[in-house]
Amino acid sequence: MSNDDRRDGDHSRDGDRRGGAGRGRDQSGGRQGRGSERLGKGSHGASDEGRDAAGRHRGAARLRGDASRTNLAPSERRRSTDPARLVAFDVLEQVETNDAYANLSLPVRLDRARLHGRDAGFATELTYGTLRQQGLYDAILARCVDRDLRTVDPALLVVLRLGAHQLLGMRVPPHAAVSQTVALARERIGAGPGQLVNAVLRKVSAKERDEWLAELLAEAEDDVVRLSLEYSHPAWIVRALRGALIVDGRTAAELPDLLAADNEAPAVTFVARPGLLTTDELLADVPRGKTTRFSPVGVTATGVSPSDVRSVRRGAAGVQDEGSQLVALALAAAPIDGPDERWLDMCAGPGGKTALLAAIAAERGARVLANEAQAHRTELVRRNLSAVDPVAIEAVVTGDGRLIGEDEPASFDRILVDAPCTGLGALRRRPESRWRKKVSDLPELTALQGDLLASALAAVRVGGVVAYVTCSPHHAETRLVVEDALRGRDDFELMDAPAALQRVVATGADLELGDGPHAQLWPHAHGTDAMHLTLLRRIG
Ligand SMILES: C[S@@+](CC[C@H](N)C(=O)[O-])C[C@H]1O[C@@H](n2cnc3c(N)ncnc32)[C@H](O)[C@@H]1O
Repeated sequence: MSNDDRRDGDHSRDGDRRGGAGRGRDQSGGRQGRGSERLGKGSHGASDEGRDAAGRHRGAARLRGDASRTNLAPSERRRSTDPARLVAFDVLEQVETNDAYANLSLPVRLDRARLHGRDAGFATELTYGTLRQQGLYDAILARCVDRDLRTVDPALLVVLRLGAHQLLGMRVPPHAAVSQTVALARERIGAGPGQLVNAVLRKVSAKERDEWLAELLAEAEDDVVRLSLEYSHPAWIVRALRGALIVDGRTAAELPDLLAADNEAPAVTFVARPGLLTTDELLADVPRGKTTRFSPVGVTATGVSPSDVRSVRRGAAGVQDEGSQLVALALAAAPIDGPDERWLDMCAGPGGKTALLAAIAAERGARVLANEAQAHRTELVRRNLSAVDPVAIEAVVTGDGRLIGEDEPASFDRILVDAPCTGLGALRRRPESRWRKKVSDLPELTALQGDLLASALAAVRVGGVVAYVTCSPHHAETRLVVEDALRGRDDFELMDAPAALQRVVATGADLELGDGPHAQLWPHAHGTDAMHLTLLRRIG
C-alpha cells in the first residue's frame, strides 16, 4: 500500500481520550500549578502571547523585560503548556501510535489551536525536526534512560524526543526546554513521569549534540552505522541509498550529501498546468516565488501556504515536486508513432501527475483515463482535475491497474505507471516514513510493481510508450522491476530517459544525468525528489 496519504482519522479518538487542547488545559489546571511549584524559577509559563526571534515562547511580561515579577506565590501561578509544544506532541504521538502522517495531521492541529506565524513555525520545526532526528535522539536517550527504550510508554518517549530536539537541535535554552517539556508531560500524560522527564533531559542537556554524536560514533562498528547515526536514517535505508547511487553510476562519496538533503525542509513547489495558467502568471500569484531550476512550468517558494495561492484554489496550479513535473512532461513529450489520442494513468491517486498530463492532453486533443485502486484517492484525483477541460478526461475510475492490460489490450498510446513504492526518494517530505518503512516491505511492493508494469506493457499499443516511474531510487524497485518485466521479450525497446528529460527542461538548464536508458533524479544533485524514470516503447 502506498504510504503517502493515509487519512489521519484520529481526531475523535484523541478527543475522547484526553479532550481537545482547550479541554486538556482546563482539566489539568491543578496539576499544572503543582508543576510550576516544583520546577521553580528556571521555568517560564508559556502562553500564546508571543515568541522571540529564536522561536522561544515569551510571555508579555518577559517581552517587556519584567518576567520574574509577580505577586503570586509559585503554587498560585497558573501554568499552561506552550500551545506549539502541545500541537507537536499531539501530532508525534499520533504518528507513533496511530500511523498518522505528520504532513496531514500537523496543519489540522495548527488550525485547531489557531497557531500562525512564528508559533506555527516553531511547532512545525519541533514536529518535523524531532521526527527526522528520531534515530539519533533515540540512541542518545538510550544512554540516559535506565531501561530498554522499547519498553518506554510511547507517549513518554515522544515527550523525551521532543525535549531532546529542543536541547540538541534547536536554540531553546536548556532550562526552558526542560521545564516546558516537564510541563508538557504533566499536561498530556499526567503528574507521574514529570520527575523522570526532568532527570533524563538534564542528562541529555549535559552534552552538546556534537559531543553526543562523537561518543556514539566512537562505538559504531562500520560506516553504515556511523552515517545512520550522523544523518538519522535507518541502516537499511543508508545501505539501499548507497547501492542506488552506485547503480546510477554515481559514487558512495555522495551519500552524506544525499542523507543531509533528506533532513532539509524542502521548499513548496507549484506547477502551472499548461493551458490553464502560464508560469509567469503563477509566478505573479505565489508570494516570493521563483521559477524552478529545471521544470519549465514550476515555481518554488518557502513559507507559503498552498491554500493562500489563488491559482491553486481554482485548480489551474497544484503543489507538485519538480521531479514529478519532469517525469510527466517527459512522458507527454516522448516521440511515438501513429495516433496520440488515448492516455492512461494507471496509478493516479492523488492525481498530481494526472492533472498535468490531462492539461497537456487538452491542448493536444488527447484524452486521459485515470485509474486508482483506493476510492478515497480516486476522489482526490477528481478534485485535482477540477479545472481541466472535461473533454480531455475519458474517465476517473477506481480499479486494480493489474487488470487493465487484460481488459484493454493494446489500447493506449501513452501510459504512466507511477507505481506504489517505498518512497525512499521523498523522505524529506515525509519525515516519519523512514522509520515506518521496513526492508521487509520490499518483496510485496516489487511484486506489485512488476504486475502493474506487465499490465501496462499489455495495455499499450504497438508504437506507444510506457513510463515506469517511482519516487524511490531503490534498485529493486526500479531497474530490476523493468529487467524482470522485459526478460525474454523482444517487443519493447528502452528509450533514452535522460535524453527525454533533458528535452523538456527549461532552456539552458542541464540535468547532467548519467548514461541512459534509465534516468534517476536526486535531491542532493537536482533539488528534486529522487524520481526514477524508465521509458519503454512497444515495437512489436
Ligand atoms: C506513487 S502513488 C501515485 C501518485 C500519483 N501518480 C500522483 O502523481 O499524484 C501510487 C498510487 O498507486 C495506487 N495503487 C496501489 N496499488 C494499485 C493497483 N493495484 N492499481 C492501481 N493503483 C494502485 C496507490 O493507492 C497510490 O495512490
